[in-house]
This record gives sequence, structure tokens and C-alpha cells, in this order.
Amino acid sequence: MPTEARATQSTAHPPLDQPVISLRGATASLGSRPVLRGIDLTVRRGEVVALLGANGSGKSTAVRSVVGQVPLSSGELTLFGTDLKRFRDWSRIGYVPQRTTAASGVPATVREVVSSGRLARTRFGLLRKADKAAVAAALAAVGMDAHADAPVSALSGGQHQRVLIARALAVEPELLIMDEPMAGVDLANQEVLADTLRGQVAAGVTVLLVLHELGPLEPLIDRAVVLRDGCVVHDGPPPEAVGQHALPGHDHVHPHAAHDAEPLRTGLLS
Ligand SMILES: Nc1ncnc2c1ncn2[C@@H]1O[C@H](COP(=O)(O)OP(=O)(O)OP(=O)(O)O)[C@@H](O)[C@H]1O
Repeated sequence: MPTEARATQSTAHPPLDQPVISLRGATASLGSRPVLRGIDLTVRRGEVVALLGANGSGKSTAVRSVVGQVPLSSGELTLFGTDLKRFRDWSRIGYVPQRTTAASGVPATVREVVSSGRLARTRFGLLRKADKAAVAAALAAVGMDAHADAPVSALSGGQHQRVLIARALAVEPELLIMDEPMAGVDLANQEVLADTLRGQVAAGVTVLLVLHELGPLEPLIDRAVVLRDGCVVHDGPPPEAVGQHALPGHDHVHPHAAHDAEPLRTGLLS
């Protein structure tokens, strides 16, 4: 890497109060449809932020723009203090896309898919001892170590999801971005993943999650950003409601409303 380029990366150890993600006035369109309509999103070091909102509100598009997969039409994005255009340090970020299949027609094993997450950390794609240990730890963290040599094509949907999470963990990222990580994962494994995430957070990892319901992750969430129709309508404490009440689209009826009073509907998540 030329010295000049390295100098741009000298923000590798920015001040602790510098946001890990800073999105300012972001707009983005998919086809001709404006999907992000001027959103601000800040995630600070060590924070766990949940991005909530109804179907189609722009959550996935927002995280896909953060990882450079959807170009912004306007606005600013910095990662670890570096403008996206100059950001090259992708090995600091683990990304779990919205539920996709890890099987691509290539007969890869679970271990191979998880190892692919580690490639950004290797020289010439060669896995050393530390890389193999990170892959093994990631497989164990999602409870898929017993399936390491299974072809991914033989997995259930929830197991696929856990493999994709392991692939992101194998990076040993400073920032984990996960788009609906619990989708299709049964309750027992959601608890396993919540424990894994708790360990990551305790180790100082910063987390941005797209969620439909807070579920077992609720105690971990520091802040919720709620999108509606491509705009931020709430940025603050996560909604306290649980279960059905945490579902996007649920109009929260205030529990203390008098019987004859009109229910107070925050509509926070609709
Ligand atoms: N390739 C595309 N071309 C045009 N519009 C798209 C495309 N992909 C998504 N959209 C639209 O953009 C809007 C935002 O989609 P996005 O996936 O970001 O929403 P979301 O909040 O993540 O929704 P969900 O909760 O259903 O995953 C939706 O109305 C969707 O129909």
C-alpha cells in the first residue's frame, strides 16, 4: 500500500468518542424509487444499536449503504472516521446480509463458507493457525461445530443463517452489522446467538442490527433507531414493549390510558 494511502488509514485508532458509523443526510434510490430520504445514523464505539421499522421502511437499504452495497445519492458516510470512498479496512467489519442462502451451487462445506469470512485477514488467502482457530471459535459460537464438514446445501434455513453469522464472527470484527440475524432461527438457537452476541459486546465489539422484534436480544440493545418510509422517526431508548408489542406495525397502546380515554398510540414502530 502506498504511504499516502496508508496515511489515510491512519485513523485505525481514532479517538474513542469518534463514531464507528456516521451517516448524515443519506438519500438513496432503488430503481426510480427513493428509499432513504435523508437519514442520520450514528453508532458509537461499543454501542449496540437496533434499526427497527415496518416492512419496506428502508432498514436493509440503510445497512447495505453502510457497507457500500447501495450507493448514496447524497449525504455523507464515514466508517471508523474515514469517508467511505477512502475506506479500505473491511476486515474490521463483519456483515451478515438479510437472510440469503450460503449455498451458491458450489458444493462448499460449512467450514469453507465460514473460512471465506476470514480471507480478508489472510495474506494470499492462506489460512494460518490463528485463522483456523478463529474459524473454529466462530463455528462453536453458533453451535455449528458438529456440522463443519457438512455441505451447506444440506442445511436447514436456520442453520444457514447461523453459518452466515459464523462467517461474520470469523473476521473477529470490531463492528458487526447484522440484517435480521434471528430470521428463521428457532428459539433455542436464538438464545445461543444472543449469548454469542453478549460475549462480542462484552469484548467491546460495536453492533448494528436490523430487527423485526427485539426478542432475546432486548437486554443488549442500547439504542433503537426507527425508520418509517425512509426517514428516522425515533432515535433513542429501545421500545420497552416485548413480544407482539415489539413488532413493527404494532401501534403501542399506553397501558395507563384511562378506560374511556382515546388510546394513546405512539405508532413508534408502524
Ligand atoms: N431492487 C429494488 N428496486 C426497487 N425497489 C426496491 C428494490 N429493493 C427494495 N426495494 C424497495 O425499497 C423499499 C425498502 O426496502 P428495504 O429492503 O430497505 O426495506 P426493509 O425496511 O429492510 O424491509 P423488510 O423489513 O421487509 O426487510 C421497499 O419498498 C422495497 O420494495
